[in-house]
Amino acid sequence: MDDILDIQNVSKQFGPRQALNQVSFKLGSGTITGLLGSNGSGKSTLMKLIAGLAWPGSGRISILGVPVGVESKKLVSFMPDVPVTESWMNIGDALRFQQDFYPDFDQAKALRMLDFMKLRTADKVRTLSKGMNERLQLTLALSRRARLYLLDEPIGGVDPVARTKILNALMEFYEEDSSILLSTHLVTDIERIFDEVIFLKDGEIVLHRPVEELRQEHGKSVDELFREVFAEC
Ligand SMILES: Nc1ncnc2c1ncn2[C@@H]1O[C@H](COP(=O)(O)OP(=O)(O)OP(=O)(O)O)[C@@H](O)[C@H]1O
Repeated sequence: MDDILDIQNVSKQFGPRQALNQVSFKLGSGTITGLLGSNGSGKSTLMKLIAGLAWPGSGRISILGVPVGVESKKLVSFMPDVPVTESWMNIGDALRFQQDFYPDFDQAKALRMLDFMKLRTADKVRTLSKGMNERLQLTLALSRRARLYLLDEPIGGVDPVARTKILNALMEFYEEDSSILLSTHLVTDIERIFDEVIFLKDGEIVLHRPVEELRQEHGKSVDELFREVFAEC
């Protein structure tokens, strides 16, 4: 299995605050990995470093052997935890904007995803509900032909029906030669889609295992384990 992502001894500090401490892991292709941690555990910081939007204090990150920089950005599609669209846009504008910005944007896939998500190109971005907006942001991120998708809290704050729809879309439109790293602290609803999970606690990895192994070994769901590990957070 080829490594899509390779992270070696990455640390990041904000003033006195150690946001990430000696983080190392690899992700193979064809995997959906949950990056799980409580508030402030360092999930968004790690995603930004992988996306090349911030720099680590120390350590190395590469995507398919390419060190993070201008070239690696062509391999990575990032859905940040804040919308990438502007309020004046309609959904059609958002698609055109994304296509201008990213040559690998697959317009036909985006239109199929919009249909699945029950969104229309004429819809105004400012009139979308939070759940609808998250469906749009996911459509924009997954419609790039990237090798690594970084999805920062794609189901944060949406109702269970919208969550199911978003997760179904992920499974339906995910390309098997790529990998997804998805951060969340809403473990119950989402654990069914993970192949592997990483628990990040106070900026350190405390567990990185295939989900099936965990279930067999501990006889517990990922959510139950998560609650044990993060009980005091
Ligand atoms: N730009 C910044 N300046 C200063 N401190 C920061 C900055 N970004 C993050 N931090 C700090 O780094 C730590 C990790 O933050 P991060 O946003 O990565 O956590 P998170 O796991 O994504 O949290 P959440 O689940 O609440 O989104 C926190 O203590 C946060 O306050």
